[in-house]
Amino acid sequence: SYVIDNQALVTPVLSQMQASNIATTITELSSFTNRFYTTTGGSDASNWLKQKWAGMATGRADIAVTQFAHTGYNQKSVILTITGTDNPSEVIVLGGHLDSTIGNTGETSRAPGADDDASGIASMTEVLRSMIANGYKPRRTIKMIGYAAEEVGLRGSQAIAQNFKANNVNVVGVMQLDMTNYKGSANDIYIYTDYTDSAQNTFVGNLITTYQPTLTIGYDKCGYGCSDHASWTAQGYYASMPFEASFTQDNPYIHTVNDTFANSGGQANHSLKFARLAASFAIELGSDGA
Ligand SMILES: N[C@H](Cc1ccc(I)cc1)C(=O)NO
Ligand SMILES: [Zn+2]
Ligand SMILES: [Zn+2]
Repeated sequence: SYVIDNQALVTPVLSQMQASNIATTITELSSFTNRFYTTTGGSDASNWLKQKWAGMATGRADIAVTQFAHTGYNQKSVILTITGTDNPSEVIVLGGHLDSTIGNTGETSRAPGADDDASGIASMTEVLRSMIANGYKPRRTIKMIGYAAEEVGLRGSQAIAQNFKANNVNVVGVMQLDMTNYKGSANDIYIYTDYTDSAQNTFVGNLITTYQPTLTIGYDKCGYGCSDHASWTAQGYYASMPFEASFTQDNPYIHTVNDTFANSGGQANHSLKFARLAASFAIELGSDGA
């Protein structure tokens, strides 16, 4: 339910999360020449993330990391699963996309994609690290997904959301993290209201006011399916997308060689807000029994 009643489990995980760890992951991911869905870098980045997450999960028998192969291109999506203790059939999804682009992206094209979307992957990774450090075990299942091929039409998330629907996976909530580190606007977190679920968006706002009360909230619309949340909504699942800025003030460097960590401020303080929001979302929902 959307009742916020797991403070004892959420607060310690949030307090341990650090911007410096998010910065490290953004730097690592944006150091691949590019992460385009058809290049060597795109495949290498997928394999790198699988190994990173698997290494972090060492010793946790309830955590598995797999790759989801897509037809027509080599880049695989990465799926980390924390199997729930006593309510595992109900699933929470945190997502971000692995790929990067500068438009027509070839093998040697430089597409760092630091904000779009290394920042989202890095935010999720810090959620994982802190959950493990705190020995947090969810009752429901939590999945963290690095989608392939978002930039070319939400293709990775579309395939995964369709697969989950076809297999009747009971996903109770999805949060998309795409572009979390460029503070382009006055408010801290912008909740996007199109191609998302309004009741879940209200819950997301309440999570921010409860766990990060100093942050301010804005609302906006993309006007189209602007990231992977739209793939889940299309399948009838509840999705939300908290975003870095208002629609007209998003990171102007995206999809260029200049989407660098330095051009996002050289620190990950903005991303930390989204990482903490994602952690509170996953733990509040993940700690509910059947
Ligand atoms: N289309 C999105 C970028 C994007 C998403 C939301 C907003 I507001 C502005 C821009 C993209 O490139 N995702 O990878
Ligand atoms: Zn993009
Ligand atoms: Zn993106």
